[in-house]
Amino acid sequence: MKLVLATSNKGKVREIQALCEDYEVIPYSELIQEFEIVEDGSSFKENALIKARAVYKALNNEDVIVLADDSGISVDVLDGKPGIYSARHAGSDANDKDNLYKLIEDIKAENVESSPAHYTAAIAIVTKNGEYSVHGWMHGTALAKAIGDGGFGYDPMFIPLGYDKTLGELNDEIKKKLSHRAKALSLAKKILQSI
Ligand SMILES: O=c1nc[nH]c2c1ncn2[C@H]1C[C@H](O)[C@@H](COP(=O)(O)OP(=O)(O)OP(=O)(O)O)O1
Ligand SMILES: [Mg+2]
Repeated sequence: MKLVLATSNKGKVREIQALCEDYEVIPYSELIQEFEIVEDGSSFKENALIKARAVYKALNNEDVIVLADDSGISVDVLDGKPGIYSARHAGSDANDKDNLYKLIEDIKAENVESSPAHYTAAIAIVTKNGEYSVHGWMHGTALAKAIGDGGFGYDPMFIPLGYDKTLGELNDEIKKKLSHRAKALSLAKKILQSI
């Protein structure tokens, strides 16, 4: 089965391809010109659906199956921020490093070295026969420092529950077993098997 990913994030593409070995997973940019999708929903689920619908419509081929991921990190000491705004935490043009170091500064400003935190992923699937959405979570600790350069995004500051190293230091196989994205995708695969 061919799945078209409605994402411009290369880290997500890499992880979703590694988690969906039985599928042919291609980013939509291999089929059409990338375009800006305004993520103005009020939840991870709404934003995942917005992205999947936008790409489904732009592809103009009713037989495609489009999958989108909307995700982010929520830090307890920051009352759950940045949450759905994780990609724009350091501003609308921010890159991963800007966002990472802004979040580190925000945690430091609370006069703590770390805080409980979790990642959320909403996966949306859009097909000619309907729309579906599922979620997954990964709990752990957000540190006020970055260690390692594995993963992407906020991974160098995140220690998953039960470990003592960040996702920047741990190998990809561990994240593949534990991640919010892996958990949501395992539910998404059940939906894909039934459509
Ligand atoms: O496993 C993860 N490891 C580290 N960081 C992560 C992860 N999962 C989400 N994140 C961060 C990256 C970005 O700051 C935001 C997602 O924002 P989000 O809008 O869903 O993705 P995006 O704009 O990078 O790509 P796109 O919208 O094209 O899928 O959360
Ligand atoms: Mg985005």
